[in-house]
Amino acid sequence: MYKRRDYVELYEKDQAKWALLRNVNTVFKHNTLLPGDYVWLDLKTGHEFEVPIGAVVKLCDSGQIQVLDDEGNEHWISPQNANNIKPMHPTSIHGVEDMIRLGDLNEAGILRNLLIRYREHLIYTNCGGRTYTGSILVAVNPYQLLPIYTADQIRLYTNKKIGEMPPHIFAIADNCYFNMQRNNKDQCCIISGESGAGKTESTKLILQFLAAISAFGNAKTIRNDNSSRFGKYIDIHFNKRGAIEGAKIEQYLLEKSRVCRQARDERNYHIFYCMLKGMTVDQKKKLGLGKATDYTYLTIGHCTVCDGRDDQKEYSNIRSAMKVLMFTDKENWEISKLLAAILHMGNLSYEARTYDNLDACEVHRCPDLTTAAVLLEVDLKDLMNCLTSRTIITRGETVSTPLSVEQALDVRDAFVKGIYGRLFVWIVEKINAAIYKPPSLELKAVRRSIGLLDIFGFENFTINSFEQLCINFANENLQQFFVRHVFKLEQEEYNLENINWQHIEFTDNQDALDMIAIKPMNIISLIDEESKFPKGTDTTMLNKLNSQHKLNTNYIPPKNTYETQFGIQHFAGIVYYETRGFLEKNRDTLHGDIIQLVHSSKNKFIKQIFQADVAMGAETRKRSPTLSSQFKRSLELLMRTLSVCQPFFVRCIKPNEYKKPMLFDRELCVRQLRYSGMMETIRIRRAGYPIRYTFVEFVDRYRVLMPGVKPAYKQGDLRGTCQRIAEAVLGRDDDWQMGKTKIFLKDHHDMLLEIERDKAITDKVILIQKVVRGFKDRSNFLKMKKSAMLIQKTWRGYYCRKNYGAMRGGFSRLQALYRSRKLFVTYHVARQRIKLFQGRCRGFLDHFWAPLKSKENRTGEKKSKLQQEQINRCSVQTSFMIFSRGSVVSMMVGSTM
Ligand SMILES: Nc1ncnc2c1ncn2[C@@H]1O[C@H](COP(=O)(O)OP(=O)(O)OP(=O)(O)O)[C@@H](O)[C@H]1O
Repeated sequence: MYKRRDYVELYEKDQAKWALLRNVNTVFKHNTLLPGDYVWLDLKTGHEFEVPIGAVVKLCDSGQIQVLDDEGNEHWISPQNANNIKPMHPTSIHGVEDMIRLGDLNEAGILRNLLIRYREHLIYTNCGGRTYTGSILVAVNPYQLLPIYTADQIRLYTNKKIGEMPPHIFAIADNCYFNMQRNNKDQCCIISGESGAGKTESTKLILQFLAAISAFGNAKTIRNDNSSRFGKYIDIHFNKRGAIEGAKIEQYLLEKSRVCRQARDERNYHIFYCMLKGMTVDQKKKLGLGKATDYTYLTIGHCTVCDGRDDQKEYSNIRSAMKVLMFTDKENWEISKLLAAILHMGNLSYEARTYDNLDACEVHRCPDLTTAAVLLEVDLKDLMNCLTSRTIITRGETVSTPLSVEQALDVRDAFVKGIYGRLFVWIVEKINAAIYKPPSLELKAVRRSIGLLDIFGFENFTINSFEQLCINFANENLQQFFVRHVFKLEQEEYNLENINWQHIEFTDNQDALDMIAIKPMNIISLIDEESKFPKGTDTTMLNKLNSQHKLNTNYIPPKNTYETQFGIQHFAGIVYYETRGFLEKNRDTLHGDIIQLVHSSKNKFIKQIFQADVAMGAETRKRSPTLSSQFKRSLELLMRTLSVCQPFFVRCIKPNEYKKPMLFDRELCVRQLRYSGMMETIRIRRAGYPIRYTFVEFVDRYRVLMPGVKPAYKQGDLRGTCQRIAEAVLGRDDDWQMGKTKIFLKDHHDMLLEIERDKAITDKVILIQKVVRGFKDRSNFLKMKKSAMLIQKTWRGYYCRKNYGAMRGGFSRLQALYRSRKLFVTYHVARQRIKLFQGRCRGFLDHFWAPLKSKENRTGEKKSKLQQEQINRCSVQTSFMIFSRGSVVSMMVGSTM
């Protein structure tokens, strides 16, 4: 526990830490306040979306407490109002990356967490980290370009788990991809939020190639300068190796009415303004075009420019994107011709006439009319007739009736919307043809996908029409998908698996959805029915809606019989719909005369985009599905696609209505957080078990953590084994649970298990590497040793042999020398001796023979030869006898001979 002196010291050093400790130790334990404490201040204004605001205590020694709130406003709190302030949990002081870690788990806590992060340009916040039922990321629109989307950032987030790095849209993208590969399951990313909240930007950050399509489908609205006026589901296909193979775009309900009408300060579709700014003078001359202010369709909103948007530059971007998407020059020109024709048609002026007491009208002959006819390649007279009269077939007879000015304007607008709508569909198809690769027929070719859903946000304008009903219906569907995934399925599973679980309440929009489109006699089906009914009008439709739904709590009937609007309590608030024009918009059929006109056209392109209508007979056309039923069907298909994917949710939040950076409108944010069910989401995420594995999956994945555990298919008691592993790694008392077929874990358990698994696998890998490397190195070594020995042996043999020869020669020479030397010495000694002996002998003989000789001499000269020989022999024998031990005898004998 910190003492006051410690605080002072700490305050000097680290104010943030000081505040943190003060809050923990003092406020919570003693309920006293000191300057620097963080508190929640409840202003009690009674506003629907007002929540307590964060504040820091400035002074508190004068009886009153002075606080400075998050907005920079000072407040004095008197002791009577002491209840208006409450201590703030430390986690709310500096904020947390994952909102389930918030100590103050209430709207104020969530809002402040987003606010302080937003001020630090941390626009992304997790909500529940990595979960089984899909990660949720909250993204607050920064309305400025932040340096967080660089290539380096992409690299940083690649191959990282959610929670490992700070929250980011890239983490969602990367985890979508990782999950797709690991679980071999399609993924989807549902990006939701109000108009202008940043859905399209988020989508573009995941996918960059949307530039072309967004020019035809986006426009400036009061909420968003680049509002998508259509919904899209982009499915990116990956091959077995995880490489992008292609993609497909599904579009939903383009807001066609925008082509003819825009609210104040809003624009028509960007493409018109881009075209007028970006085309060359020559091209514009060929199409008879001028500047944006010359066209009625482009000036209804009294706004032809859009701040921060360079239409000229955008036009060249669009052209290059279209080139990439394989639009030919001819096709581009044909598109421009139709767009120009639309603008010219918008400038037509009508004059009221009366023929046979019938309201009629005439189109002024003007250059716009002629140019429109030229561009559409139709006969001028046919065009005029088509725009001012209607052919009716009664009792087999064809009758032409004139149209009043209002009717004629409606016909013209319907034609123009028909052209633009079909053109848009054609462009989407063309893009799909360029980016879509049909799946290979090979059985082995598995293809996985990641879908990105960027659908129009919830809308509530001053006047809402049929389009808003469809848009809000789509949003109800998405909210139900979210609710189902995050709350219903989750809690159902806990019950089914017998998990010890405290039910969490949530707002379910199923009732509203049932009323709009699911239950019999729902609003959409009633509108549809009335649209097909020949005498049906907007009023009869409203009456039917009233009588059918007036008792439904989600339906708000008109206050009196003159009122033409009804309300629906949507999950995001009440929206009142103006019913005038509902049926016409829903029918969305073009009159036979117009189809006939298109059929007569020489312009192949317009014929192509109207192909299906021309091919249909008049009767089939009448029975063709209405807009709402088409929309409902495509939404059902979308929901079916989403339901088989593992979802990720990106909840985009719009911080202010002024499209300004660093401006955080608390009430606006609370409203968005509240209706998106963020509060309950965090609560369920915190209490729940986001990670779950079947026993088989768990044993197979984590048996590596317990030596000796066999694979799941060899286990007799899977549940027991699973429990043993979990107890050993996570501890017996931690908050994980065993269900009937699955084990339920918290996020941190999964993290721990994964880390341990990584470690164990790394150890095993190192062991295998060690053994393999040892084996490899040993065998290499042995081989090298053997080779070295062979080389050594051969070399040594060779060397020794070579040495031996030389040595032998040397030795022989030495021997010879030695021997010769020895013999020489012996010989010399012997010779000396012999010489000595000879000398002696001779001396002796001389001495001995001298008397004999003289006797001989005396006896005569006739001494026989025999006698001489005897004398010699006697001399030799004597020598022999003396030297018979020496080997040199013979030599000596020889030498003496
Ligand atoms: N991450 C971001 N970084 C910078 N600016 C952003 C970001 N997200 C949104 N914005 C800004 O907010 C504007 C509106 O965003 P965006 O068009 O994505 O809204 P939206 O939710 O798709 O709206 P709508 O439903 O009307 O199409 C963008 O034009 C851009 O200026």
